[in-house]
Amino acid sequence: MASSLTAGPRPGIDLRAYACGLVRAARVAVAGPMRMTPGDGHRGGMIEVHELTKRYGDKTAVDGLTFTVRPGQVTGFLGPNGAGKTTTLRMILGLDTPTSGGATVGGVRFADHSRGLRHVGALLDAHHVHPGRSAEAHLRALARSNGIPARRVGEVLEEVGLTEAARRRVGGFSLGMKQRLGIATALLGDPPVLMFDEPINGMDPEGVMWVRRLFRRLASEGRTVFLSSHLMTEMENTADQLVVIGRGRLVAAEPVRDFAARSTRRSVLVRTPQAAELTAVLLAAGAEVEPDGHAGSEGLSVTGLPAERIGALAFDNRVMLHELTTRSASLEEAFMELTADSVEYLAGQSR
Ligand SMILES: Nc1ncnc2c1ncn2[C@@H]1O[C@H](COP(=O)(O)OP(=O)(O)OP(=O)(O)O)[C@@H](O)[C@H]1O
Repeated sequence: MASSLTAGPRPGIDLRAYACGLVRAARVAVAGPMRMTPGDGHRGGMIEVHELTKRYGDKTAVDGLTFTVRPGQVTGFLGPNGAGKTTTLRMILGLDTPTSGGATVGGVRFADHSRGLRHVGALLDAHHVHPGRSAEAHLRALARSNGIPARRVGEVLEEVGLTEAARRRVGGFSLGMKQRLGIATALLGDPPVLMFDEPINGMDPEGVMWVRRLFRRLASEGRTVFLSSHLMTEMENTADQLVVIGRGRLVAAEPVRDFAARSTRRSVLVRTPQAAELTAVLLAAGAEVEPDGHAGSEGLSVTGLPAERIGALAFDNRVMLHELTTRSASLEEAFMELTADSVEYLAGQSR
């Protein structure tokens, strides 16, 4: 593991695209189909982040992060606003220099890939496309300057559903369409590693379904798919693995189901036509009881007592029950709970 990444442009990066502001961080792979054998594919696509740290003055944006992102899976990169996700992605891509630590893609620092653009496609900011250009012209320029065959432009436009809008100026695109164009840009070079920063932002429900299917397919082709979000719900149905950070620090790196299971909060949903009576009994037994809005006027959400004990107390007190269900916290709740101490801004107040 190299200890640091150096700043500045890398060999193989389209400097004109950078200079013109055509892309901020969408580094696309050079032409040719992805070549992945079972052996080198897994090596080629692994993202390894080691003790990665970034300080801006006395502000530590990323704090000793170590994690691995594997090929063949969708990995969600989750954290509240300001947690350090974008900064981390930028350091993996060599766009920012770490204060210490480092990151490699396929065992090599991104900067040291002799043909770096062949390896990683990334979308960091969908707005960074020249508004006066058409989607097609934008992609053509990138394809030309990166030695990618022109036919890829039509292929990726079709892939993201922008064929009809290909000749329209990007300035008139909705955010969802810009996201699609950013995804097309990342796919242009058919890279084995894909990184997206908040790709679902601004997409309508149909777009969200589409992008989920796309990410899953890209992962099933053996690619590494790493996407950031500040919303757990976005990852719940998309990701296999999670890397969760808060205030620049690692909170969890594990399969989605393990993350959900780690949540300590369990509650019991009780439905009873004698809600007031049962509430008094449960409070006296030391439970916490709240009305459960989703279960109507009969619904109570009880924490602090197991379902068996609640059932026994109801029986002893001649309270009729219509439902008694143990519930694990939702993934969103698990996420909120685990990152509660690391949220940078609460109700607009800096902590
Ligand atoms: N260039 C910079 N100079 C100073 N502080 C910065 C800079 N870039 C990021 N930061 C700070 O570093 C922290 C992490 O920011 P970052 O954008 O990486 O978070 P994020 O998890 O991507 O947040 P969001 O979900 O809101 O995009 C924030 O407190 C941010 O204000």
